[in-house]
Amino acid sequence: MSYTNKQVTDALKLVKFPGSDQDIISLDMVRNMKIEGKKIGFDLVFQKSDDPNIIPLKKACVTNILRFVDKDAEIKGNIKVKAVHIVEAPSVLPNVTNIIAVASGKGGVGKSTISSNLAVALAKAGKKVGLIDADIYGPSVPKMFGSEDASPKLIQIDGKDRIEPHERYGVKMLSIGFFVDPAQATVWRGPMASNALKQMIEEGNWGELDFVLIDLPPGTSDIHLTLVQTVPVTGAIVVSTPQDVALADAVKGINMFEGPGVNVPILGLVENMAWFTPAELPNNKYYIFGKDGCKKLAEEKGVNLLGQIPIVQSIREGGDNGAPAALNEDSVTGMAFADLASKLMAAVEDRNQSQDPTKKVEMTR
Ligand SMILES: Nc1ncnc2c1ncn2[C@@H]1O[C@H](COP(=O)(O)OP(=O)(O)OP(=O)(O)O)[C@@H](O)[C@H]1O
Repeated sequence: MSYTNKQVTDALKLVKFPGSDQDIISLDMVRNMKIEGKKIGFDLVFQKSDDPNIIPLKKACVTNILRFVDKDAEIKGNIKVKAVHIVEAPSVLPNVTNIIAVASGKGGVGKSTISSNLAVALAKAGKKVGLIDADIYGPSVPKMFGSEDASPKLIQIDGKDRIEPHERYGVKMLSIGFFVDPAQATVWRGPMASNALKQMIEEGNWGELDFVLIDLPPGTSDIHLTLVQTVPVTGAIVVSTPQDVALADAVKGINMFEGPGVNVPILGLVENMAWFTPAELPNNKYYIFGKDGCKKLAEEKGVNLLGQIPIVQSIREGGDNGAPAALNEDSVTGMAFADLASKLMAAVEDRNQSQDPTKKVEMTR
């Protein structure tokens, strides 16, 4: 026999936060509850790691569970205290209006292709745009912009070293690929990769920008955490193919951004490789990776579908030749990226009007 979630929640509802008439359940301090047989465990989340109420509240939780659920319940040692310390006052990128994370659950779904083309399409729409390639496992932005040989200069501003971003097609960019041999990038794990991202953000001479897009590695990693701890991210875009295995990973990405302690709004999903139309059969659509997978996921999760981009030879060629397809505004693909950019701008505007600015997050345990 196992206790129910309700039994435990009811017992914890009787624990009031000192000095307040609210209980720890209403204050959303109890998370990740796990009940297995007699074993009960959960996270008790505080705003600060030095909150003086940590010990008394932990004790009160144990007492109430033993008293109101079962005196034999195994609760001692199973409450994990966590602290979410939200730091105000963003001091980096003060002149950048919107910081957009571009993420994907699975690798190879076209995240860098979408980031590069979106950056170009936003620039074509008259916006000041920056692009940071933080994809440590495959920094492909330099190749997609034909800028593999660029080596951004170090300049001094007010006595501080600054990295001058490389500029191409109206987009200012920095990539991990500018600083390491792409063939060796995979050895840049953990702290080194996180430091590289921090440096590109904090030391880049970005100036005034309407948007900076940050092309993240696939999956969820320390780099994602570094990002939300370094700057207040306005919102995230999740790129996926319509295939089930890719969608399952996209959900993990959505949950990470929307999760407690991160709270970065999802601006929308982009379905890439949505279908294929052969040149000789222009009216046929072949749904190679399945049909409308992202569209359905967006409906399910209540988030925007920003666009569906088909598999097009010129998109792949543009990536390989260093000239993103979005440069060609009159082509069908150019128009698709222009539409994606305008949907993104609308989603950002909507987000900025309806929600408070994101706060930079510092997580401590
Ligand atoms: N819509 C598309 N049509 C044709 N080719 C595409 C399309 N999207 C991406 N590609 C191609 O698929 C390959 C993978 O794309 P890309 O490098 O953008 O993926 P990614 O998700 O960023 O990968 P990574 O796992 O390295 O982060 C590239 O060769 C790219 O040109």
